[in-house]
Amino acid sequence: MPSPRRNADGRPLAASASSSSSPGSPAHGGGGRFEFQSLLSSRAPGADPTCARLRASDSPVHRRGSFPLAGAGPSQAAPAPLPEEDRMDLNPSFLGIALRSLLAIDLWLSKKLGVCAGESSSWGSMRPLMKLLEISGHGIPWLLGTLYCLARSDSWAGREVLMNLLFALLLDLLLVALIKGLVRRRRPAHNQMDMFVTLSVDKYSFPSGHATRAALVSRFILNHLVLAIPLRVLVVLWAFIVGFSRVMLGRHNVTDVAFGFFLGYTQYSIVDYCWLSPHNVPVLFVLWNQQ
Ligand SMILES: CC(C)=CCC/C(C)=C/CC/C(C)=C/CC/C(C)=C/COP(=O)(O)O
Repeated sequence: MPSPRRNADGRPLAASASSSSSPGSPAHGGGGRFEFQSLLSSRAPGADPTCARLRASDSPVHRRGSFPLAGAGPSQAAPAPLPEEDRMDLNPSFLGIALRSLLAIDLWLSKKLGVCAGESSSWGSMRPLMKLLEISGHGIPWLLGTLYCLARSDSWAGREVLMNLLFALLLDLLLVALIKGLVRRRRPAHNQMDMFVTLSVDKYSFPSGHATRAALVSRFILNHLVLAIPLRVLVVLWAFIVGFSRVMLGRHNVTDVAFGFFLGYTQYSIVDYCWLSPHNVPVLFVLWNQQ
């Protein structure tokens, strides 16, 4: 015969936690409802979304008035199907697994590369240089610089190029804001939000607006300015360094920047396709001439 369980003094336990929940005991409460409800009430209201769901009036307990597992005989109705969000996907698609793995690698790599995320980070002393790169790819200097050059330009060819650069920058702001607002991916947890002049959607990180702008502007410059080879190499390098600095600063995950480069590159193709000129939008250039 098994000996009774004893406490620290060696005295037998009158009612242990395990025996108190045996069927028929007060804690079990006929069908287990008492124990189930005491479990629920031991949590702070709203502390756990799972609890919240169990407490809800449409939970199996409330609906049928008894704990669904204990004492459920064949006469009792089968448990109601779980809501969609509670079902476990036992057969995730290959695409789902691939995406989740990519996301995990992305988060891990981005955290590892975020070496300038704070002053106390391993490369924290490089932070001022990274912030300088941040300003070099910010929307405000590019917009103001383009407007200034447009106002000073005295050739038609120059104006046409600058008008299209302005259109490209505005299109970029619009598309990035739209995608950020739709995707709503939070910036990495290690990011310090100390960027200068941001829009409300800039609390989101996908895609990186700096990466789109760097790719767009560098492709624009390479196609419309006659530059010596070393300068062309510098322009491409600048774009890549701006993108990489976003991850080092902890502002973005790697996929935000990678997609940003892709988007910026594609945006240039759109701008090139819709190229504004006195031939297709004469009104724009006539208005400008009248000023
Ligand atoms: C001057 C003209 C013609 C129009 C102004 C349009 C406008 C709303 C400009 C806002 C520029 C601005 C504040 C851009 C935000 C740039 C930024 C902080 C992007 C975030 O980059 P990310 O790489 O961190 O995603």
